[in-house]
Parts: sequence; C-alpha cells; structure tokens
Amino acid sequence: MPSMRRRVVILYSIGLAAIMVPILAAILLAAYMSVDRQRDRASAMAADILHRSHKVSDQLAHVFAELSTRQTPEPCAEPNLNLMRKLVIQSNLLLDVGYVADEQLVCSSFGSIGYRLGPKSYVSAAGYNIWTQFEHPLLPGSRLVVTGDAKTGFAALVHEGTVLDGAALDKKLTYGVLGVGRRKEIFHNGLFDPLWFDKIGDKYETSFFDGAGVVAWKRSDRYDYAAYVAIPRSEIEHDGWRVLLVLLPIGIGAAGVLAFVVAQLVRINGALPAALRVALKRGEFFLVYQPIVDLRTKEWVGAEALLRWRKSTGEFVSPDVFIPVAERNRLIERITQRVLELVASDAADLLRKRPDFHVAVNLSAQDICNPDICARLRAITTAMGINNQCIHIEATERVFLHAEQARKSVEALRAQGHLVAIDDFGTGYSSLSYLTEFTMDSLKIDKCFVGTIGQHAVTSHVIGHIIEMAKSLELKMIAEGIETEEQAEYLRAHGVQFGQGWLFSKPMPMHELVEQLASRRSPERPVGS
Ligand SMILES: Nc1nc2c(ncn2[C@@H]2O[C@H](COP(=O)(O)O[C@H]3[C@@H](O)[C@H](n4cnc5c(=O)[nH]c(N)nc54)O[C@@H]3COP(=O)(O)O)[C@@H](O)[C@H]2O)c(=O)[nH]1
Repeated sequence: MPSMRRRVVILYSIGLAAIMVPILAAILLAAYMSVDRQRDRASAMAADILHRSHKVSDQLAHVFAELSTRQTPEPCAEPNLNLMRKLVIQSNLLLDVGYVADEQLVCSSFGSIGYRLGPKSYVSAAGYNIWTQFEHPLLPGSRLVVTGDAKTGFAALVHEGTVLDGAALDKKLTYGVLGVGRRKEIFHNGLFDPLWFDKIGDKYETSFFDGAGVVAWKRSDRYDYAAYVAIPRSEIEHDGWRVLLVLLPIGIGAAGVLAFVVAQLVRINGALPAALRVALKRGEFFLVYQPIVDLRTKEWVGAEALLRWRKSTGEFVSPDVFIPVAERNRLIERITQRVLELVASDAADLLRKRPDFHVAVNLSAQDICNPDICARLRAITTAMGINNQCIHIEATERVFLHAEQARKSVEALRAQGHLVAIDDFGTGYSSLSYLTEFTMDSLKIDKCFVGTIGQHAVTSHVIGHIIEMAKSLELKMIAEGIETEEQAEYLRAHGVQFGQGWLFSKPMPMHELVEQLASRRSPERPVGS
C-alpha cells in the first residue's frame, strides 16, 4: 500500500535522523565545550599573571619609595648599596636593585658593576624607564625586565619567569603583560596581536574567540598594564577530541536507543497491518462489554462493546495500538464488520429478552462515511431479531473531519432508530460549530475530563463547560472513566444522566454481563418482562 510505504520511508528517515542527531549533537557539544573550557583556562591564567604582576609592582613601589629617602647623595655610595642589599633581601620577587645612568647599570646590591643596558625599550605611561629582555651577565640566557625610576635613577630587576612562569602556563601558548598606555609588551611569551583591541575596546576583562584561538584579557585597576593569554586553535581542537572521547559514547548510546525505538516502530507499523489481516482470518478478536449506568438509579441500562485482540501467541494488543493502525490502513471497516458480527452472536439473546437494554458499538470516521453503514447495521439487527434502538452508535469526533458525508450518515442512522453519541468529545477534533450543525442524541464526556474532577487542575473547569454546553444543546450525557464516588456524585449533581467506569464495573465477557444483570434485577421485574 503506497501510504504504508511512505510511512515506512518516513520512519526510516526518522531512524537515520535518530542515529545522526545524537552523534552530531555530541560533536557540536564537544566543540562548544572545548572552546568554553579553553576560555575559562585562558581567563584563569590571565588572572594569575595579573596577580603576580601586582605583587611585583607593589614591591617595586616599596623599593623606589625607600631609595628616594637615601642616606647619601652619591647613589652608589656604600650606605646606599647597603640599603639596596637590604631591599633585595626583603623582597622575594626582585632579583636585584641598582642605579642606572647613561644606559648602564652602574651599581647594584652586588656593588659597582657597570653592566650595559643599552637604550631603554620605552617609557611607561607612569613615567618609568623600561628595559625588556635584558640578559644579565651572571645569568646567561636570562630575560630580565629593568624598571627605572626616571626621577632618582634607581632601578629594580625582575626575572620574566617571576611573572610568567605560573605552574599552569604552557610555552605553546601566547601570554604576557602589556603596558596599556604605550601598547608595549613588558613580560611576554609571544606578542600581543594589536587586532585584539578591536574586540577588547575599553573592557577591563574579556575573553573571545578570534578565529585563530581564544584570547583572555584582564586589565589592572591599579597599574597601567593588562595580562593577556591566547590559546591557539590547535590546543582547542586537541581538547575537543578529549571531550569528544567522553561525549561520543554517550551520543552513540543515545543513537542506539533511539534507533531501537524507531526500529520497533517500523516493525510494528510494517508488521501490524499484515498481522491484523491474519487476526481477522483466524478469529483472534473478541468483545468485552462495559456497563453503562443510570447515575441516578445505578441501574445498568446498556453496555459498550470494546474490542480485544488476543494473538495466537497469547499476547494481548491494546485497541489504542491496533485501531489507529487499522484506520490508517483501511482495515477498520473489516474490523467493524467483525465487531457487528460478534455483537450479533454475543448479544442477540440478551437484547431479545431485554429490549430496554442496549449495546453501544464504536464506529470510526471511515465506517460512518461508508454509504452502506445503515444497511450493514440493519442486516445485523434483523439477523439478531431485535429493534434497531438496541444498538447505539458511538462515533469518534474525528467524523467531524468529513462533515458533509458524516452528517448524511448520522441522519440516516438516527432515522433508522439508532441513538448516536459523539465519543471522545473535546479531545482533539471537535469544534462547537459542528455540534450545532450535527443532530446527535448524546455526548460522551471523555475520561480525561472526568479525571480532573476534584483535582484542582487548570483544566478542572472544562468539564463544567462541557456539561453546560451539552445541556444547552439538549444532548444526553454519558461520562466515561468514572473511578471514584466523588466523580459519580459530581456528575450526577450536575445533571449528567449516564456513566461508565471502573467504579461500576470493568469491561467483561457477555456471559458475565448476563449473569450480573440477572443478579442485579429486582424480583418485581424479572428478566424478559
Ligand atoms: N473503532 C473502534 N474503536 C474501539 C473499539 N473497541 C475499543 N475501541 C477504542 O479503543 C480505545 C481504547 O479502548 P479500551 O482499551 O477498550 O479502553 C476503554 C475502556 O476500557 C476504558 N475505560 C473504561 N472505564 C475506565 C475507567 O474507569 N478508567 C480508565 N482509565 N479507563 C476506563 O476507556 C475506554 C473506553 O473508551 P471510549 O470508547 O472512548 O468510551 C478507545 O478509544 C475505544 O473507543 C471498537 O470496537 N471499534
């Protein structure tokens, strides 16, 4: 059947999507998480560098303040050298303290040394002379930063590693401290890219992805510098693979579960129509009957015929599963015919003896729209030897979807003597205008509304409106799914005439219904009277 094939194709497409989506989601999530993780890592590193820089700057400020109150005017005189030694000993971050003149470190805590510094790298915005990357003669390969107080000539030497060699720093990354006013690196492992300023602007703290990697920026609120850390894309990708190693098995697991669910749906959808045809041939269907009760007198006035399918394996399949499949595969009319035949064989005796009792059968939209439906019902009631009034019709509200044809059929069914109820009212397809256009006898209030009675749910008031509307349209009401006395009392008090539900009885085979009816009948009204 083409519609069937289309559905299977759709289900296979959903199956493919069910496999792809969790896996793609795992990949995207890994990419997103790795960028996020590296942003956090860069920000933490920048904060660490800034913290170290602050400590160095605080010690520099202390040293320059002490030296500005030097004891002798000659900068390299012994008392000053002693002060320099004291300051170096006291500081844990400064490598040396000295005096600079004519681009030379003339003296320091080591005494008179005369190391050549060369031209200064730049003058900071605060007025300090800065020499970067100075290689100390006693420390070959070292990269020191010399900060000189322009007013006094005193200077302090800081090893680059004091600020940059945090435990978490990795030489593959780009990081450093940038003098913001002059836009010059002070300490650095890799240069600051001036294009980053487009993203940084005036911000004191930010992190971003610039296409080549993530960059974190933290500016000091006390000194004119900022720490920066850039993690290259290769590092992010490397981290992404690590995250993916964790997420991918979860994605594959989810894909497996979804694929299994879809496979089951495909199997059920593909196999059920064929199984239904076999079930019809093998006679695997039977009916159970649920009493319909007069809510005022508690008398059983009728019963709804509910179809059951027991497979040859003994497995039961719910009508909630197979009725929709039968409707989609145009098997419902054959199934309804079987229902009518079963009613004929089950209920003929009872209905002949009890013409005041009725059996309600469920008809789908396709049954109602079938022009033969009246003839088929007539054939059954004739064969049973009963009045047409003994068979009530419950038409699902989906009949409203085929309004014109359904209206004619409903009129013909009523003219033939059947009472017609609209079933599942309010659960999806109904429109108030249809109710006024169609002439029906009764309205079945769906169990989902009955269940809200006394629940204080948002939808609890809906049942009141349904009842009022049915009254204004002069429709009788049958409430289904009554499970508690409270629900029964509410419905009775609000004028609902009939009810059905586990409070009164679960659906049962016909022989049990007959026995129960017999035992419930009062002696004054013997069966058949
Ligand atoms: N076209 C046809 N549809 C049919 C036929 N037989 C059944 N159906 C439809 O299948 C749906 C499920 O029916 P079922 O599992 O039989 O459930 C019915 C009752 O058993 C259940 N019920 C009754 N009382 C209670 C209760 O107190 N609580 C509770 N939770 N459930 C209860 O409700 C179902 C009755 O439904 P309705 O027909 O709407 O009155 C269902 O939609 C059937 O219509 C068939 O032969 N043809």
